[in-house]
Amino acid sequence: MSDRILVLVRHGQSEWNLKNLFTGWRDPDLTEQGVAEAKRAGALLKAEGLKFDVAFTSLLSRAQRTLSLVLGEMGQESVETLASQALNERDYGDLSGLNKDDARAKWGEEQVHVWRRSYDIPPPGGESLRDTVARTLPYYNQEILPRVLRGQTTIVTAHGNSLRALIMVLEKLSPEGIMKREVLTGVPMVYRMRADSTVEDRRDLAV
Ligand SMILES: O=C(O)[C@@H](CO)OP(=O)(O)O
Repeated sequence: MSDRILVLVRHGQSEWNLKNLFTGWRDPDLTEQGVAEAKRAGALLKAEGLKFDVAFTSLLSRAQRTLSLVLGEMGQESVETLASQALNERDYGDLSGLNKDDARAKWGEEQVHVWRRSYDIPPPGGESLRDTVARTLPYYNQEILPRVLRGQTTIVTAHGNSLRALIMVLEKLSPEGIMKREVLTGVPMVYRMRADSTVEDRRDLAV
């Protein structure tokens, strides 16, 4: 019986994470710390002895660069890689580029929290988590899951909210459950899947 392994990794710290700006579909690069986080993720995955058959990422630089740093660290640069907009960060709409503290001062703590973490209330002009699930889930079902179920060891490098969308589905979390779930930069989440596509277990790799 072959293993069915799916690894999810959020990109390392970006310039805009550091500056505390809403990012969404904007395309800042990794910081030096972000580069170190991505390399550390690669080292942790290498220590697990994982050998990837396929990699998925978004169209945004911070996720793509994280993937190449992870694979570089593992000596697996030539892994087949597929990039899709379906894995992009949740679109933050009119909030993109604004400072999160300035937004709290303007609209209030509560409203900003609702925009950031509610399931179905979108920020102005942007996507809710539900909207994000609606575009990531078909891609997961059509492109990612079949590879995992065929026994291909798979890595996905993406974003806080596009990964929360996948985690919600994988772990069968309720809208309340996913609200409280934060995804840390550069911490690989290793899922072992059953043949029926449910999750057998998850381990987070951290030092
Ligand atoms: O700015 C963003 O795009 C995201 C991820 O960094 O922020 P938040 O934590 O508000 O979901």
